[in-house]
Amino acid sequence: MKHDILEEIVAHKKIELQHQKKAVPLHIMLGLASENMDRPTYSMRESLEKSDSSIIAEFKRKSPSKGWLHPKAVVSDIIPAYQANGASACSILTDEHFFGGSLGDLKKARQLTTLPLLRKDFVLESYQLFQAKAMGADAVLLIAAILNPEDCEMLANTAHTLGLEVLLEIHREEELKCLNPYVDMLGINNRNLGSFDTQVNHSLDLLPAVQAYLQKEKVYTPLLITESGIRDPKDVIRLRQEGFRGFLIGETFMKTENPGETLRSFIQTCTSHAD
Ligand SMILES: O=C(O)c1ccccc1NCC(=O)[C@H](O)[C@H](O)COP(=O)(O)O
Repeated sequence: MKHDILEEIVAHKKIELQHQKKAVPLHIMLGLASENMDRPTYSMRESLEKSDSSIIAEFKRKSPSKGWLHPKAVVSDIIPAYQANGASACSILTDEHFFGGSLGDLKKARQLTTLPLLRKDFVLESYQLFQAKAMGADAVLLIAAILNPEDCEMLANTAHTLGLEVLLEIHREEELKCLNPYVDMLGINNRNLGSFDTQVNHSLDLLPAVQAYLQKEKVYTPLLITESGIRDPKDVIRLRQEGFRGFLIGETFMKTENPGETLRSFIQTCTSHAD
C-alpha cells in the first residue's frame, strides 16, 4: 500500500498557509476583495437539485494519481464551455503543488460564469474560507479525513456566515461523525487516497450506512454527491436511481482535448438513456 498522499498534502498545505498569511494577512485580503465579499452567492445545492444531469464539472490540470491530464488547460476556454454544455456547477482545484491549480483560476472562473463554483482544496483553517469567498467561490469542500468533528463544524459554520455552502467529503463510514448542521452536501469519494484505488461502486457500498446514519440523526438532510472515477454515463443513471443528486467528474473531461464537448456528449448519453 502506498503512503497516504493526504498526509503529504496536508503537511505541504500547512507550510503554504504560513507563507500566504504572511504575504496577504486577512485584513489586507478583505480590503482587496470587497466586491466578491459582498456578492450574493449562487446555490450549488439548488442548481444540482433542479437539474436532470447534476454534473459538477471539474477544472483539474493534474492529480497525484494520474499526473498531468491537461497541462495547458486555461480557465477561459474550459469554464464557459462547461456552462454552455450543461454543467450544473464547476469545481476548481486551487491547490498548486499537487494539482497545478491556483486561486487565480477561481478568480478568473468567477468572471466568466454564473454557475455555482466550488473551491476544491484542502481546507484546514478559516483563512482559506475567506480566500474562497474573496476569489468568488459559492461553496467549499471540507474533507472529513483531514479534520476532526469540532474543527469541521467550526469551519462549516464559518463558511455559512460567509454565505458559502459546504460539501463534506467522506470515504469511510467512521467519517460520518464529521456531519454537522452546516453541511449542505455530503460527498462520498470513490477514490481511496492510500491506494488510489477508485471504484464507483464504493458510493453504493457506503450508501446503506449513510442512509441509516441520516435516518438516526434526523436533523441532517444533506444532498448526496458521488465523487471521482465516474467515466460512464450509465454510472450516473444508476447512482441517480439510488438517490445521488450530484456527480463530481474531473478526469473524464479534463483528459480530453475539448472538455466542454466531452461533457456535452456525456450529458446527452445520460439523458437519452435515462428512461
Ligand atoms: O485525483 C487525485 O489523484 C487525488 C489525490 C489526492 C487527493 C485528492 C484527489 N483528487 C481530488 C478529487 O476529489 C477529484 O479531483 C474529484 O473527485 C474528481 O475525480 P475524477 O473524476 O476521478 O478526476
